[in-house]
Amino acid sequence: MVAEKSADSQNEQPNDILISTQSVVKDALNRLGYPEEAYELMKEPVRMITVRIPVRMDDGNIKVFTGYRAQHNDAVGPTKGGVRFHPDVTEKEVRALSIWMTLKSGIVDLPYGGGKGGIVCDPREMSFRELEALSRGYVRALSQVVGPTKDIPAPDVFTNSQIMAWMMDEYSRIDEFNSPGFITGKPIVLGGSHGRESATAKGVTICIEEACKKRGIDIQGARVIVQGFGNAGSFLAKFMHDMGAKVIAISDAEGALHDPEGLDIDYLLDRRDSFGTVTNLFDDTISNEEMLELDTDILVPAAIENQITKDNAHEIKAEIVVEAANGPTTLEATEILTERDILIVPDVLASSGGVTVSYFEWVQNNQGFYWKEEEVQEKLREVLVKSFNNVYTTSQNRQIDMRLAAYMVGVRKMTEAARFRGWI
Ligand SMILES: NC(=O)C1=CN([C@@H]2O[C@H](COP(=O)(O)OP(=O)(O)OC[C@H]3O[C@@H](n4cnc5c(N)ncnc54)[C@H](O)[C@@H]3O)[C@@H](O)[C@H]2O)C=CC1
Ligand SMILES: O=C(O)CCC(=O)C(=O)O
Repeated sequence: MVAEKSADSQNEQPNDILISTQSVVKDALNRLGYPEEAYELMKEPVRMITVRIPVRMDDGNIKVFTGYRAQHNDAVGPTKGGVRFHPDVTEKEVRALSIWMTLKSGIVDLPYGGGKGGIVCDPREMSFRELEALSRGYVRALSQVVGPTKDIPAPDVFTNSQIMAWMMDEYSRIDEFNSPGFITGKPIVLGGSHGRESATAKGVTICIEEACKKRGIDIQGARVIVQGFGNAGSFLAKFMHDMGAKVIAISDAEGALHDPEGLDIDYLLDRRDSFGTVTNLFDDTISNEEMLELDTDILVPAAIENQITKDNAHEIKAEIVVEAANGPTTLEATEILTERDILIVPDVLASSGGVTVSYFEWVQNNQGFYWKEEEVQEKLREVLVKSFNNVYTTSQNRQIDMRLAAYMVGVRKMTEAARFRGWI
């Protein structure tokens, strides 16, 4: 008799991020000696919500958008994670992204579980008014299940502080209470934190510094490639440039720019649009695929998933790959890069600066007392240096790659919390 496929494997794709996340979670829990029940609880979000959001478009027609919110696990505390607006958003992707948020909060030791949301839309083709209506509609549709002590959204791909402001305003109206702690990544005047906008890139920078120390690379003069020139990628390119590194290539969804002598990052920052696109202003571009294979010391994927796969992993020349994006390297590629002695600093560690400063923002909102930029930066550095070294030491002691080590560190807090609650 032929065995029936499981619900998961029916939809399995070669680079399926949910399946690969589940397999590393399972491995991590096994190595820590947790029972099968822990995996059963961890492998999927405890709550997955699909909403339909009608929006009157500028041409007078109504368009109905699909949105998702995954609440992975609330054993530790409220769920937390960004909302992305992108045409390729899928339910499965949001489920995987919510698991990664639980791992990130575990790694940097925040009192949260993971959450993630997304709306299938292309904000690059929508007006300001349409985007506002969509953002408010998403909050109305979810208002019963989100909130400052339940599930706290934040920015992600193609969402920003303006969208967070509309969402916060909508939630506050429904709640009849000014609720800045409902969402993070807000403008400073609405209770946003200093340092949140650049926090993801700052966390990545700290991870690069620590990884360079381990590999004996001097950042001064080191060659860096950054894929993606949005929130994470553009600040990162700027920080690397200001530290004396040579940013030899950057890219966006349209293509890539390359100059072996180093790009003029300040000029590119000045010219990019609000969606992180700048390469369309130049004739002399290369493709994202070509860029990833260029000779470099440090490669930072800071755009989307599945960029380094088994098909190009053998061609990657970097000595260190630091994942600012969520899920840019497949598991097969992770194995190939590790065999080639390329150090991969995984997404769940490298990109955790964003949620760390989001937590600081939420703490400031709850206490109603706000910190100076230096205080935020100091606390962020302390958290990231400690977390990097915790994961690195685990990987060295157990002779495993940093992704599996990060998962081992990340799953522990949620699993212990679920045990104390009597859930497993
Ligand atoms: N914004 C944040 O606080 C955090 C973001 N991340 C992750 O970082 C990555 C980037 O997010 P953000 O910078 O916030 O988004 P963003 O919307 O600000 O920028 C996205 C960038 O990626 C580029 N891009 C889009 N599709 C692409 C493609 N097919 N090929 C190459 N480039 C492409 C865009 O042109 C843009 O430059 C995502 O994986 C996100 O989940 C992770 C942690 C926190
Ligand atoms: O700032 C946050 O709460 C979450 C950021 C996020 O979505 C991520 O780290 O992927």
